[in-house]
Amino acid sequence: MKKKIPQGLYAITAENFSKKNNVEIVKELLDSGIRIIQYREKKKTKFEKLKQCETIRQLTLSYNCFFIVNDDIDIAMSVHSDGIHLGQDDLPLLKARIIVGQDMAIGISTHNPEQANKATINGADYIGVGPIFQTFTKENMIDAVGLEYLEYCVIHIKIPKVAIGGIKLSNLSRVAKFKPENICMVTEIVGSKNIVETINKAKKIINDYY
Ligand SMILES: Cc1ncc(COP(=O)(O)OP(=O)(O)O)c(N)n1
Ligand SMILES: Cc1ncsc1CCOP(=O)(O)O
Ligand SMILES: [Mg+2]
Repeated sequence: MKKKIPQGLYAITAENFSKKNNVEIVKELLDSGIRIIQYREKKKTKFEKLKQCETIRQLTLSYNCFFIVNDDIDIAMSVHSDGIHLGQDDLPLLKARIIVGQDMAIGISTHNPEQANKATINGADYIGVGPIFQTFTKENMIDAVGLEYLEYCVIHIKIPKVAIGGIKLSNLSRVAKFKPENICMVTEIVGSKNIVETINKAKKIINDYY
C-alpha cells in the first residue's frame, strides 16, 4: 500500500556541501526528527549510490522515515524506497508510473503553472515548487521562480507541494507564510556545523505558521 507523505521539513542529501558522507548526514537528520529524506547524489557511480541507498533504506525504515530516491528508478526499486523524485528532463511521469507501479510515490519538479497542472493530472504524488530563491546547489539551475509561483501552487494545486531552492533560516518565514505541505532546505541544513541545532531553529520558525 502507498504510504502517506509526511508534512514538514523535507531534507535532501548533499555530501559535497558537507564534511560528512551521505550516511552520516542521514543519521543526523533522523536523530533530528526529520521524517522525509531524499537521496540526491550526482557524483557517484551507480554501484556507490546503490550501496549508500541500501544502508539509508534500513535506517529510514527503523525511524519510520519516508525515503525518496532522486533520478534513479532502478535504485529506488531495488531498495524499495517509498518514493522517486523526477525532474522535467528525467523519465516522464507516465512512463515512470508503469515501471514503479501504484505503491511508490512519484514527486515531480515544477517551475511554472503548466508543469504543476500537468504533473497533477498525470498522477504525481507531490510536486517540487522552485527554485523559490536563487540557488547554487544545483548545476544549470533555472532562474528563481519567486514566491508568486508558490502562492499560485498553494491556491490551485491540490497535491502536496515541496517548496525548494535558496531557502535559508533567514528567509524561511517568508516561505512558511504560504503553508506548503513541505519545505526543503538543502545546504542550510546539510552544510551547517550542527545539523540538529539548525533543524531545531527551522522547526521553531515553521511552527508559528502551521
Ligand atoms: C523536492 C525536489 N524538488 C526539485 C528537485 C530537483 O529535481 P530535478 O529537476 O530532477 O534536478 P536534480 O535534483 O535531479 O538535479 C528535487 N531534487 N527535489
Ligand atoms: C535540487 C534542487 N532543485 C531545485 S533547487 C535545488 C537545490 C536547493 O538547494 P538549496 O536549498 O541549497 O538552495
Ligand atoms: Mg533529476
